[in-house]
Amino acid sequence: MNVEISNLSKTYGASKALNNVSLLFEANKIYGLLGRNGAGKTTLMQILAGQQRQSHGVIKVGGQDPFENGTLLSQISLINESNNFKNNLKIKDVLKIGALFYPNWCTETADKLLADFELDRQMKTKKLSKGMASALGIVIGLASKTKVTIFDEPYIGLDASARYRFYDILLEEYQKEPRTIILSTHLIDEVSNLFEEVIIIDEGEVLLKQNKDALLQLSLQLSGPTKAIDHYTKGKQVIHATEMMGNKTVLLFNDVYDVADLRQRGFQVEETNIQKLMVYLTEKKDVRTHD
Ligand SMILES: Nc1ncnc2c1ncn2[C@@H]1O[C@H](COP(=O)(O)OP(=O)(O)OP(=O)(O)O)[C@@H](O)[C@H]1O
Repeated sequence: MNVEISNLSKTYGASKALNNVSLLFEANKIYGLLGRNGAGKTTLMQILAGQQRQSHGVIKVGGQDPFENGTLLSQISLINESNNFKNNLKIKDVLKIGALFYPNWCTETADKLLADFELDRQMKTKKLSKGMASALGIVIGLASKTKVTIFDEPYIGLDASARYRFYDILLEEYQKEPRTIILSTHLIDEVSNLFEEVIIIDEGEVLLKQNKDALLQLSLQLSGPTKAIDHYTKGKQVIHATEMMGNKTVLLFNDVYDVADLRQRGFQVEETNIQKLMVYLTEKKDVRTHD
């Protein structure tokens, strides 16, 4: 299911959480939605999942507006850190509700994931630890088999091994049954190998939307004698630089690089990663890249 967003804005009183955002999420791809604290990611995901109304602009999920659209909302799930299961229900009751709400609910998947996360279906949800509540949220998000599945930092409280289990399971489920997955995270290094597409939101605006591999090709880390580096990088886009004892390391962006030539010139060349790009690009404001 495609998600098309055109000129979307959201204001809270005088503050603008989203400003004129236009984006296309294509069906059956995994998107990494990244940005600093307060960038507007959660607001965007909530509007996408029909939990909030935009102030301006248009959002179409599979061609329809999700807000107060019950039929469509049974095809969209948003799992976030504040999954609130603090009530008298048992895990098995929560799963029954999921099965009633989501038409594509898969009991087999739910049972398998419960076992993977070592959750006891008889357990009362108010007794769940933070990590267990996150795991239950993940079970619901994946067993719902919704066409659009959104995870807004779903792993709060999950230890490293449970988080890696989540990443493996997510990929396995996606490969078995592709769907549009939007994953927002601050643990970019851990998750970025799952992304096909990367979107960076900065101060309520789309800073960048790119295929992940293409994005990595656009960037390179280069080290060498300061003079030589300064000479080579003249006129190029340097998004980060550090200098120590006559040597400089720079992160270059938005260019095509001849790695063999750079090595021949005596520079040390290293690949970069999505986390560094997110951090340094959101420090600078002169980049707008759209594919
Ligand atoms: N209910 C609200 N009332 C007022 N302002 C809000 C509300 N929700 C969000 N905001 C503001 O909107 C902006 C975007 O917030 P949002 O939660 O969407 O960011 P985020 O990218 O998800 O941040 P984080 O990574 O910290 O979760 C922030 O300035 C925030 O203070």
